[in-house]
Amino acid sequence: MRGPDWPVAGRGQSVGLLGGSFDPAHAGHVAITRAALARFGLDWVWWVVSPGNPLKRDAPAALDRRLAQARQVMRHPRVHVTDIEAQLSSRFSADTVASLQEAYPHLRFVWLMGSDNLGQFHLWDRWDEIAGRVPLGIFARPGDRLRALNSPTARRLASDRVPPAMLAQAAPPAWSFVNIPLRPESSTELRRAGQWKH
Ligand SMILES: Nc1ncnc2c1ncn2[C@@H]1O[C@H](COP(=O)(O)OP(=O)(O)OP(=O)(O)O)[C@@H](O)[C@H]1O
Ligand SMILES: O=C(O)c1ccc[n+]([C@@H]2O[C@H](COP(=O)([O-])O)[C@@H](O)[C@H]2O)c1
Repeated sequence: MRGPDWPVAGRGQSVGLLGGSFDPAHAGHVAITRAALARFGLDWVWWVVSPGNPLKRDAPAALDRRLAQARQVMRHPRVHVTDIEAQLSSRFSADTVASLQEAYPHLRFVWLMGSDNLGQFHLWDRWDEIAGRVPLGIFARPGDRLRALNSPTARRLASDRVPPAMLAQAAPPAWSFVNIPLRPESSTELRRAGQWKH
Protein backbone atom coordinates (compact mmCIF):
# COMPACT_ATOMS: atom_id res chain seq x y z
CA MET A 1 0.00 0.00 0.00
CA ARG A 2 1.24 3.46 -0.92
CA GLY A 3 1.04 6.24 1.69
CA PRO A 4 -0.79 9.46 0.75
CA ASP A 5 2.39 11.55 1.06
CA TRP A 6 4.65 9.20 -0.91
CA PRO A 7 6.32 10.57 -4.06
CA VAL A 8 4.74 10.33 -7.48
CA ALA A 9 6.62 9.28 -10.63
CA GLY A 10 5.58 8.60 -14.21
CA ARG A 11 5.12 5.17 -15.76
CA GLY A 12 8.46 3.56 -16.68
CA GLN A 13 10.55 6.16 -14.87
CA SER A 14 13.63 5.11 -12.92
CA VAL A 15 14.07 5.91 -9.25
CA GLY A 16 17.26 5.57 -7.26
CA LEU A 17 16.76 4.67 -3.60
CA LEU A 18 19.42 6.02 -1.25
CA GLY A 19 18.83 4.32 2.07
CA GLY A 20 20.66 5.68 5.06
CA SER A 21 20.64 6.71 8.67
CA PHE A 22 21.42 10.32 7.63
CA ASP A 23 22.54 10.98 11.21
CA PRO A 24 23.17 13.68 9.98
CA ALA A 25 22.94 14.14 6.19
CA HIS A 26 26.03 15.77 4.65
CA ALA A 27 27.63 16.92 1.41
CA GLY A 28 28.82 13.39 0.59
CA HIS A 29 25.19 12.24 0.37
CA VAL A 30 24.38 15.22 -1.83
CA ALA A 31 27.33 14.48 -4.13
CA ILE A 32 26.43 10.82 -4.71
CA THR A 33 22.78 11.74 -5.22
CA ARG A 34 23.65 14.26 -7.93
CA ALA A 35 26.08 11.77 -9.46
CA ALA A 36 23.40 9.06 -9.44
CA LEU A 37 21.00 11.27 -11.38
CA ALA A 38 23.69 12.12 -13.92
CA ARG A 39 25.66 8.89 -14.29
CA PHE A 40 22.81 6.38 -14.08
CA GLY A 41 20.39 8.60 -16.00
CA LEU A 42 17.80 8.32 -13.21
CA ASP A 43 14.59 10.35 -13.26
CA TRP A 44 14.43 10.61 -9.48
CA VAL A 45 16.31 9.82 -6.32
CA TRP A 46 14.37 9.11 -3.15
CA TRP A 47 16.22 9.24 0.14
CA VAL A 48 14.93 6.48 2.39
CA VAL A 49 15.71 7.79 5.86
CA SER A 50 15.95 4.66 7.94
CA PRO A 51 14.35 4.23 11.38
CA GLY A 52 17.63 2.46 12.29
CA ASN A 53 20.29 0.34 10.59
CA PRO A 54 19.85 -3.29 11.76
CA LEU A 55 23.66 -3.73 11.82
CA LYS A 56 24.36 -0.68 13.98
CA ARG A 57 24.33 -0.97 17.78
CA ASP A 58 23.65 2.67 18.66
CA ALA A 59 20.26 4.22 17.91
CA PRO A 60 20.34 7.31 15.66
CA ALA A 61 18.83 10.72 16.48
CA ALA A 62 15.04 11.03 16.34
CA LEU A 63 13.65 10.38 12.87
CA ASP A 64 11.83 13.73 12.61
CA ARG A 65 15.02 15.60 13.37
CA ARG A 66 17.01 13.62 10.79
CA LEU A 67 14.31 14.13 8.17
CA ALA A 68 14.18 17.88 8.75
CA GLN A 69 17.97 18.23 8.61
CA ALA A 70 18.15 16.05 5.45
CA ARG A 71 15.56 18.27 3.75
CA GLN A 72 17.69 21.33 4.55
CA VAL A 73 20.81 19.72 3.09
CA MET A 74 19.33 18.08 -0.01
CA ARG A 75 17.43 20.54 -2.16
CA HIS A 76 16.90 19.38 -5.72
CA PRO A 77 13.72 19.18 -7.80
CA ARG A 78 14.36 15.53 -8.64
CA VAL A 79 15.08 14.36 -5.10
CA HIS A 80 12.58 13.47 -2.39
CA VAL A 81 13.54 12.86 1.24
CA THR A 82 11.12 10.28 2.61
CA ASP A 83 10.15 8.42 5.79
CA ILE A 84 8.72 5.56 3.75
CA GLU A 85 10.62 2.94 5.72
CA ALA A 86 9.19 4.09 9.05
CA GLN A 87 5.70 4.12 7.55
CA LEU A 88 6.24 0.56 6.35
CA SER A 89 7.64 -0.45 9.76
CA SER A 90 10.43 -2.03 7.73
CA ARG A 91 13.82 -2.60 9.31
CA PHE A 92 15.35 -4.56 6.47
CA SER A 93 16.08 -3.21 3.02
CA ALA A 94 14.84 -6.44 1.41
CA ASP A 95 11.37 -5.72 2.83
CA THR A 96 11.53 -2.04 1.85
CA VAL A 97 12.42 -2.87 -1.75
CA ALA A 98 9.72 -5.55 -2.01
CA SER A 99 7.08 -3.18 -0.61
CA LEU A 100 8.11 -0.36 -2.95
CA GLN A 101 7.98 -2.64 -5.98
CA GLU A 102 4.52 -3.75 -4.95
CA ALA A 103 3.36 -0.16 -4.35
CA TYR A 104 4.87 1.14 -7.61
CA PRO A 105 4.74 -1.71 -10.16
CA HIS A 106 5.20 0.76 -13.03
CA LEU A 107 8.60 2.10 -11.82
CA ARG A 108 12.18 0.84 -12.15
CA PHE A 109 14.05 1.04 -8.86
CA VAL A 110 17.83 1.11 -8.40
CA TRP A 111 19.42 0.67 -4.95
CA LEU A 112 22.21 3.22 -4.35
CA MET A 113 25.02 2.93 -1.81
CA GLY A 114 28.58 3.88 -0.99
CA SER A 115 31.38 1.35 -1.34
CA ASP A 116 31.50 0.79 2.43
CA ASN A 117 28.08 -0.78 2.19
CA LEU A 118 29.02 -2.91 -0.82
CA GLY A 119 31.85 -4.27 1.37
CA GLN A 120 29.37 -5.59 3.92
CA PHE A 121 26.36 -6.15 1.71
CA HIS A 122 26.67 -9.95 2.11
CA LEU A 123 25.83 -9.43 5.81
CA TRP A 124 22.49 -7.79 5.03
CA ASP A 125 19.34 -9.76 5.56
CA ARG A 126 18.41 -11.54 2.27
CA TRP A 127 21.02 -9.56 0.33
CA ASP A 128 20.76 -11.94 -2.62
CA GLU A 129 17.02 -11.26 -2.81
CA ILE A 130 17.73 -7.51 -2.99
CA ALA A 131 20.31 -8.06 -5.75
CA GLY A 132 17.78 -10.19 -7.59
CA ARG A 133 15.14 -7.48 -7.41
CA VAL A 134 16.96 -4.23 -8.23
CA PRO A 135 20.19 -3.10 -9.92
CA LEU A 136 22.81 -1.76 -7.49
CA GLY A 137 24.54 1.59 -8.08
CA ILE A 138 27.74 1.89 -6.01
CA PHE A 139 29.90 4.96 -5.36
CA ALA A 140 33.52 4.90 -4.32
CA ARG A 141 34.15 6.14 -0.81
CA PRO A 142 37.53 7.00 0.74
CA GLY A 143 39.24 3.92 2.15
CA ASP A 144 36.70 1.40 0.98
CA ARG A 145 37.18 1.18 -2.77
CA LEU A 146 39.51 -1.82 -3.03
CA ARG A 147 37.97 -3.76 -0.17
CA ALA A 148 34.53 -3.28 -1.73
CA LEU A 149 35.68 -4.44 -5.16
CA ASN A 150 37.09 -7.59 -3.56
CA SER A 151 34.08 -8.17 -1.32
CA PRO A 152 32.02 -11.37 -1.39
CA THR A 153 29.19 -9.52 -3.19
CA ALA A 154 31.46 -8.05 -5.87
CA ARG A 155 33.00 -11.46 -6.46
CA ARG A 156 29.66 -13.27 -6.53
CA LEU A 157 28.20 -10.73 -8.98
CA ALA A 158 31.40 -10.29 -11.02
CA SER A 159 29.76 -11.22 -14.31
CA ASP A 160 26.78 -8.91 -13.69
CA ARG A 161 28.69 -5.60 -13.72
CA VAL A 162 27.38 -3.17 -16.34
CA PRO A 163 28.36 0.33 -17.51
CA PRO A 164 26.69 3.10 -15.44
CA ALA A 165 24.63 4.40 -18.36
CA MET A 166 22.99 0.96 -18.75
CA LEU A 167 22.30 0.30 -15.07
CA ALA A 168 18.75 1.63 -14.75
CA GLN A 169 17.54 -0.44 -17.69
CA ALA A 170 19.51 -3.59 -16.82
CA ALA A 171 17.71 -6.71 -15.60
CA PRO A 172 18.89 -7.61 -12.08
CA PRO A 173 21.24 -8.90 -10.89
CA ALA A 174 23.24 -5.97 -12.23
CA TRP A 175 25.59 -3.44 -10.64
CA SER A 176 27.80 -0.52 -11.53
CA PHE A 177 30.70 0.99 -9.65
CA VAL A 178 31.24 4.70 -10.17
CA ASN A 179 34.45 6.53 -9.31
CA ILE A 180 33.32 10.07 -8.61
CA PRO A 181 35.82 12.43 -6.95
CA LEU A 182 36.05 10.98 -3.44
CA ARG A 183 34.08 12.76 -0.74
CA PRO A 184 35.56 12.63 2.77
CA GLU A 185 32.37 13.56 4.65
CA SER A 186 30.90 11.06 7.09
CA SER A 187 28.17 11.28 9.70
CA THR A 188 30.42 9.57 12.23
CA GLU A 189 32.99 12.34 11.83
CA LEU A 190 30.35 15.06 12.16
CA ARG A 191 29.05 13.48 15.37
CA ARG A 192 32.61 13.07 16.66
CA ALA A 193 33.34 16.73 15.93
CA GLY A 194 30.28 17.71 17.95
CA GLN A 195 28.50 19.15 14.93
CA TRP A 196 25.46 16.89 15.42
CA LYS A 197 24.43 15.96 18.91
CA HIS A 198 21.98 13.26 19.93
N1 LIG B 1 31.23 10.49 1.59
C1 LIG B 1 30.54 9.52 0.99
N2 LIG B 1 30.91 9.01 -0.21
C2 LIG B 1 30.21 8.00 -0.78
N3 LIG B 1 29.10 7.42 -0.24
C3 LIG B 1 28.68 7.88 0.94
C4 LIG B 1 29.37 8.96 1.61
N4 LIG B 1 28.71 9.21 2.77
C5 LIG B 1 27.70 8.35 2.82
N5 LIG B 1 27.66 7.54 1.74
C6 LIG B 1 26.68 6.47 1.47
O1 LIG B 1 25.39 7.01 1.69
C7 LIG B 1 24.54 6.01 2.27
C8 LIG B 1 23.94 6.53 3.57
O2 LIG B 1 25.02 6.84 4.41
P1 LIG B 1 24.87 7.06 5.98
O3 LIG B 1 23.62 7.78 6.27
O4 LIG B 1 25.19 5.82 6.70
O5 LIG B 1 26.08 8.11 6.20
P2 LIG B 1 27.49 7.78 6.79
O6 LIG B 1 28.30 9.01 6.64
O7 LIG B 1 28.02 6.52 6.18
O8 LIG B 1 27.12 7.53 8.30
P3 LIG B 1 27.93 6.82 9.47
O9 LIG B 1 29.26 7.45 9.52
O10 LIG B 1 27.06 7.09 10.67
O11 LIG B 1 27.97 5.35 9.10
C9 LIG B 1 25.41 4.78 2.48
O12 LIG B 1 25.21 3.88 1.40
C10 LIG B 1 26.82 5.33 2.45
O13 LIG B 1 27.75 4.38 1.97
O1 LIG C 1 18.58 -4.92 5.50
C1 LIG C 1 19.66 -5.05 6.12
O2 LIG C 1 19.99 -6.11 6.66
C2 LIG C 1 20.57 -3.84 6.22
C3 LIG C 1 21.77 -3.89 6.92
C4 LIG C 1 22.57 -2.77 6.98
C5 LIG C 1 22.17 -1.60 6.36
N1 LIG C 1 21.00 -1.59 5.69
C6 LIG C 1 20.55 -0.35 5.03
O3 LIG C 1 21.61 0.29 4.41
C7 LIG C 1 21.37 1.67 4.33
C8 LIG C 1 22.59 2.40 4.80
O4 LIG C 1 22.67 2.26 6.19
P1 LIG C 1 23.54 3.27 7.05
O5 LIG C 1 23.13 3.09 8.46
O6 LIG C 1 24.96 2.90 6.76
O7 LIG C 1 23.18 4.62 6.55
C9 LIG C 1 20.12 1.93 5.17
O8 LIG C 1 19.02 2.03 4.31
C10 LIG C 1 20.02 0.66 6.00
O9 LIG C 1 18.70 0.31 6.37
C11 LIG C 1 20.20 -2.66 5.61
